[in-house]
Amino acid sequence: MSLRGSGGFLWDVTKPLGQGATSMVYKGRNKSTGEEVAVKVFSQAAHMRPAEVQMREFVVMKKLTHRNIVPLLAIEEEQGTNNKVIVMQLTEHGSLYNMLEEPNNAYGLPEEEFLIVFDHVTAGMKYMRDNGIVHRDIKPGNILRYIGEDGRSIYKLTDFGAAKQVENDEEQFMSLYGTEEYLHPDMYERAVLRAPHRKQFTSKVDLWSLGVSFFHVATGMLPFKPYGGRKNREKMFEITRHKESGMIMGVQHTEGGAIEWSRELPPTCRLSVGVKHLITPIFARLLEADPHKVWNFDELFLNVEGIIRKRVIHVFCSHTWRCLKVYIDSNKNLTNLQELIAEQTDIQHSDQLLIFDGQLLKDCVQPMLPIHSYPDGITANNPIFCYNRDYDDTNTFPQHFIKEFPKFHTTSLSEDYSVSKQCSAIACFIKKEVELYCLKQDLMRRSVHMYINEVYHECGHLVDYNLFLSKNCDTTLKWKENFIQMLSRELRMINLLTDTNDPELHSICLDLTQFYESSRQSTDEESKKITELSYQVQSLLSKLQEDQLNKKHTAKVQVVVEQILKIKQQFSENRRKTSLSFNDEQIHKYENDIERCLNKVESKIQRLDFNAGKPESFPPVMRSENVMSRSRSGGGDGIGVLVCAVVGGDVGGSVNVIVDVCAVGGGGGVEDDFNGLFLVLQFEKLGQSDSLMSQSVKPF
Ligand SMILES: Nc1ncnc2c1ncn2[C@@H]1O[C@H](COP(=O)(O)OP(=O)(O)OP(=O)(O)O)[C@@H](O)[C@H]1O
Repeated sequence: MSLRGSGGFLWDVTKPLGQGATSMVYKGRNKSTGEEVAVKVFSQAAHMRPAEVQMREFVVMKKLTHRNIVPLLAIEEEQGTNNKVIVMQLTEHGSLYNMLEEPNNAYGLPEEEFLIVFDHVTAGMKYMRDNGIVHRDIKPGNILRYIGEDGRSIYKLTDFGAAKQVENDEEQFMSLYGTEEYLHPDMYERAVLRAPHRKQFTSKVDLWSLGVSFFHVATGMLPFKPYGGRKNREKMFEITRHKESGMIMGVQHTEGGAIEWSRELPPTCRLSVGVKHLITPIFARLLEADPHKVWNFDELFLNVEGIIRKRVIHVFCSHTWRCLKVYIDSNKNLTNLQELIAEQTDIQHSDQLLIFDGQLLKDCVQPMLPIHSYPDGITANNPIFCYNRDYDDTNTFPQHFIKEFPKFHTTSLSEDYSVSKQCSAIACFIKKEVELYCLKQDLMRRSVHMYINEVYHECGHLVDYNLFLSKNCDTTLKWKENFIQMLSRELRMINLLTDTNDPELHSICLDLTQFYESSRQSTDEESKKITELSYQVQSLLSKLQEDQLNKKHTAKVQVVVEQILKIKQQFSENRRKTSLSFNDEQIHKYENDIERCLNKVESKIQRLDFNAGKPESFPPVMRSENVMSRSRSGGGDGIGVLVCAVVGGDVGGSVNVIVDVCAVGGGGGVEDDFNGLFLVLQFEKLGQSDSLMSQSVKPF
């Protein structure tokens, strides 16, 4: 420990919290209260700056007091040097940059955390703007994470060394600040390319930096990347300056190669479709170099507030096997929710069957009441289940985007570290995919349960109705029988009286007798069908049992991922050494066998066989076409058709079950009700399997 101090504070210079271009930041303590603080000590180069530039950071920090801005505690003089130091609140959880360096966040922060960043950083920016301050060095490294008393993150802006007081958004300035990757193209041109133009800048340069920073936090990557990175400056400028409006990504993958443009977030981004839908237009308007098209601050604040105020409704869509997050204003109602579900699923409002906690959603919420009155219990693990009444046989299972592990070439210790870092990121990504897969598997099972319960419930109604109809039919049949007998007697009488054996009368008599017989038969058959159906439903319900294996798969993947992270940690330490001892080198080589671990992860993924969900890879399912067509033409209270997918199953390879349920409720008249009720249940048991496709299907 090596202590330095000022009048009121002490700090240990052996353990810096962070380092910037102009300073080192250390953990320290208040000498009288013992309170932990962060102390920013400026480098020699920083002291060479003009006095008013050095003072600017102090002046700005003194002025700002906001929950999303790191608070200034004191400005002190270091004993011995008399250099000024800044004493700030300690935010021990690092910067957003540090978070993005963690393998777990290599493809962006989790959605909930991203939205907190979005909210807090914008709130900090709004406060600064209200106080006439431009930051001019917005980047993840200058956004610190503090953990509040409730355990939730609070993000705070820091580093006001480049900040400037302005009168309004349009006030122009010429001084250059910022960090290359996050710089507005005009500033980049002057500061990095040293182009001799005399363009003026406005506070809107912060909007561009904010756009790049948010993109980085959402995806783990920078939006604009020339081949070769930072060094390829001309290309970087070309990408940002000449990109089309609306493009939010431009990457050059090969030397001198074409730029791959995109208006969408990359496929590795783990944010939900719901939130992507909302933030992509914001990125497009922030990453805009044309001053006439870029947003102003008010538009940004309004849009971000609009997103943050929304409520998230979790929905599981069984026929596409997707967990949806529907962002909706809490004053909207069920109809609006269904419209938003339709946008994400292509299941039309009228075809949606929504079930929550085993009940039809419309029965457990007031359809006309606003969303904020909905139960809090709608979560990712307990979502609303959405079924398609008009199942049209076109399953669109989501594709899983998994990068390949890079290979080790062992050219240098730092190269090895870089490869192990990429491998760790991919392994963590796979772990999340496995967790999501297990959640979906569980939801699928529950979805089938609920659907069958619903069908069972409907069947119950229909059975009751059937009984009621049977009774009515019996009465009607008796009437009919009497009527026919009466009619026959009448006919005989007429025959006797007229003494003519009229063939027309004979034929009427016969028709009536046949009608009577066939009516009786069809009633008996339908009653039998309904009884069989009840048995089938009951046997299906008893066979669908909870699978506790999911936890096992996640734990297995977790172990392998931890091994990979440990190796990465070791390689990170090796990288800092100039050379390795003989023993360390042997261990390094052995650890290079990280591929062993990678193979394990890969084989687990193959066993999960994400793409087995694609429609063509499902074994053929038994289907009664006439039932399906009748369901579609059926009447109002039909309960739709569901053909659903994998339920249960050990990834290690015991049993996967495919359930195909087609249930159809009846529509209009008596005949429809009898004939339109059908349930086709099919279980296919697959033996030990790595792939659904590779197995022969044994009928259950
Ligand atoms: N209050 C704090 N608590 C904990 N760590 C901090 C604090 N302030 C700064 N740090 C750490 O120190 C690093 C450098 O701080 P800062 O960005 O203020 O320095 P700088 O020299 O102005 O950097 P830059 O290169 O951005 O100009 C931050 O990225 C962060 O990791």
